[in-house]
Amino acid sequence: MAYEKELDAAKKAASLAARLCQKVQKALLQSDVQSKSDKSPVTVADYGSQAVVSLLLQRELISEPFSLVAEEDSADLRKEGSQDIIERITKLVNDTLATEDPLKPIDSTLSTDDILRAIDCGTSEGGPNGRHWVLDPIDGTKGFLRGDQYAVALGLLEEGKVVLGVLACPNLPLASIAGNDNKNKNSSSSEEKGCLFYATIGSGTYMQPLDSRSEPVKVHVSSVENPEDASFFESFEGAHSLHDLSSSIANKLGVKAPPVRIDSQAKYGALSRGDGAIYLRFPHKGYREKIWDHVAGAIVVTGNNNIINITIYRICECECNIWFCLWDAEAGGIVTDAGGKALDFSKGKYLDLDTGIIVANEKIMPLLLKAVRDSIAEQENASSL
Ligand SMILES: Nc1ncnc2c1ncn2[C@@H]1O[C@H](COP(=O)(O)O)[C@@H](OP(=O)(O)O)[C@H]1O
Ligand SMILES: [Mg+2]
Ligand SMILES: [Mg+2]
Ligand SMILES: [Mg+2]
Repeated sequence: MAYEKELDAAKKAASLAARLCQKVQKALLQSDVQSKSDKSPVTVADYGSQAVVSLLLQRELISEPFSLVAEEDSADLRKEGSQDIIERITKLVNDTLATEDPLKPIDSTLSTDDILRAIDCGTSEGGPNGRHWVLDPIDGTKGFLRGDQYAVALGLLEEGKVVLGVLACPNLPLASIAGNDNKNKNSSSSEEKGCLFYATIGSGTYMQPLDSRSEPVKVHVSSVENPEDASFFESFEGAHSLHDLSSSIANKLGVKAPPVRIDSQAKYGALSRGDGAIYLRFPHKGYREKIWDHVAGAIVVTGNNNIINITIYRICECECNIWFCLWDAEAGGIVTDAGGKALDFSKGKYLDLDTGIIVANEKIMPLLLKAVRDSIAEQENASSL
């Protein structure tokens, strides 16, 4: 299998980083004294997770050049007054790495400088040439703080295309979340939780328990053809996506189920196993999407059809405005911007998008594109009045 060595390293790195995050989230939720506005737990977990992934990938893929585009950098940690927080991160990273293989003797304890350097390995700019790892050490920081969904999201770009993705979702139930109410989807409950999703180009998407207690299973997106039977996912945070616009699109499609609002790229993971059929993400004007918020999720949900070329033909210029879409896709989901264009991860840290990001299976996508176009046009007309 292509990228086998890289996938093993990525799964190990994301799982270990997730273990670090789980430890911090548990302490955070148990602490009565933690004030809601205190962001330090998430800060410690964010940096700690980034350091673990950076160190693990470099150690496991020692003979390869290493480039990492990651969300965090150490600038704030190097400011005066941050010594205490760096020491907390360093201890957490050392403790986490020591759990990797309890029988293996620990070579040496990492210093605060080692940790800062590991974090700063993530300052690559990415781009269209060569290989770049892409990391969101905690995606869904707001969910993490609430005790809800979050993900460690790690992907690999080769010549600007996503070739591998791993999503560790510590709070996502192993069983489908379809049909539960929104509260259950986001909050902790007693059911078994912790999913690791992964995909490499041409090999499909798999899911296994985060603690590896059972074998991976191949997953598929929903095969629902009638949008009336589909349910759609969107951000929990209204500030991250226009819920009104999603609701207008869902109405046009005839979707009956209420929106499923969850944090982070756990949405892509849940969609990849068919828990829902549509993902709608429409940031407020001016927001620029970052590649680490979508690289891993995009390949996980597209599975074995990562190379998607979509041609949209307008076959009728009259009022009925029928569009015909043709994609070069085998199976799995389709991820595009609001105009139907495949996401381009080759432009550096940012995605250059038309309005938003949408995901659906190939049966629903043509209808979805039309509903998106019509809803956006209506919204523009209303605001110009
Ligand atoms: N105003 C905004 N609009 C859209 N996305 C935003 C946003 N502010 C932050 N985000 C991004 O939304 C991500 C979370 O996605 P979701 O809404 O699906 O949970 C955040 O990732 P981080 O939590 O890693 O910072 C952040 O990058
Ligand atoms: Mg993120
Ligand atoms: Mg993040
Ligand atoms: Mg962030």
